[in-house]
Amino acid sequence: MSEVSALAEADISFLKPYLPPAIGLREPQHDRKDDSQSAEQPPPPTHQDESQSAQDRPFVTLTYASSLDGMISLSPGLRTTLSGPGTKSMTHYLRLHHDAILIGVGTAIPDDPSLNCRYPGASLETQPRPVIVDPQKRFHVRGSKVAQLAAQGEGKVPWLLHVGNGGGDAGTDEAACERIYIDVGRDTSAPSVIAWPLILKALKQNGIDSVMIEGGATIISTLLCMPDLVDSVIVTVAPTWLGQGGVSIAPAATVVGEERINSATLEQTAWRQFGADAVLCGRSQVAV
Ligand SMILES: NC(=O)C1=CN([C@@H]2O[C@H](COP(=O)(O)OP(=O)(O)OC[C@H]3O[C@@H](n4cnc5c(N)ncnc54)[C@H](O)[C@@H]3O)[C@@H](O)[C@H]2O)C=CC1
Ligand SMILES: Nc1nc(O)c(N)c(N[C@@H]2O[C@H](COP(=O)(O)O)[C@@H](O)[C@H]2O)n1
Repeated sequence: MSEVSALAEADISFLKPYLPPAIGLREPQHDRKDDSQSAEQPPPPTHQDESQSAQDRPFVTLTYASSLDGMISLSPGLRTTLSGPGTKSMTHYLRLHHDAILIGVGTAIPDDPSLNCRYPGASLETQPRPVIVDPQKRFHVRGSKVAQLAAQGEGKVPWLLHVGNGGGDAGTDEAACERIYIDVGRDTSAPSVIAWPLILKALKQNGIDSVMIEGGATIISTLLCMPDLVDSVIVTVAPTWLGQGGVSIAPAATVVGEERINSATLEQTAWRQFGADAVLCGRSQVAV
């Protein structure tokens, strides 16, 4: 039996205002659960404004699972399960509604994730594109789970984002992935860092209209400080503490003048319980 089950109508209604605008097009209608629970709906947050479609980037959802002490894994590189069955199903529902799932190579190497959508009714056509930010080609895609699933027709072929112009070696992994090279220019003090607007622009140019960014800590913490690049934030909070030494989500400190201020804040928030976990949805508050 699949570990992922269809969400109840009330859960779907809760998530809907935070999903990319194409919501509805991929909904498998046949296997939603009935829901007798009369969920109190939060006021629907306003959708991203119309000008979004003219933007140079996809709709961006940040999503991850956290412990009560703000940790996402027990120690660096240790795959840690935080989501329970309900929030796991929710994550797969979110995957169903995005064109791509993006993670960093710091997650891809230790987690060897599947990065496909196992929601009931998902087809190859509706699978999200797995995208791994791997500036210096550290990820060995051949033999990885994501490549195996693509070969079996249970997921799409992953895209690897690298720094450079694509010249040079054609490796042995070529059939298992597609590589997208992003030129960061020579005049940079951090030649392996790709500016996020460039990453998102590259995705958009390759036909991605919505991307679900799942981690890890470096990527989520960085993007929380770039609210104008983020449309929705969906956080699973598991009722557990991972303890010191874990990997935490911690955006860089923000100092204005000599004063410390909050680094990132959500607005238009809504909470709902999925099994033992709580789910927080919100929109990044852009400073005015
Ligand atoms: N609980 C959860 O929801 C999740 C937990 N995790 C955990 O997070 C941990 C991994 O976190 P991190 O080590 O921070 O890895 P990460 O997945 O954030 O990857 C960081 C790496 O990605 C590349 N990268 C990121 N931004 C880049 C940019 N702008 N330009 C170029 N390259 C860039 C760099 O090589 C960087 O070292 C793992 O333990 C994993 O299990 C990961 C995802 C979700
Ligand atoms: N939502 C969520 N809850 C957890 O407890 C997690 N550990 C993660 N991790 C992320 O999901 C990826 C694994 O995906 P597959 O199940 O292998 O498809 C992992 O790489 C993290 O990005 N997420």
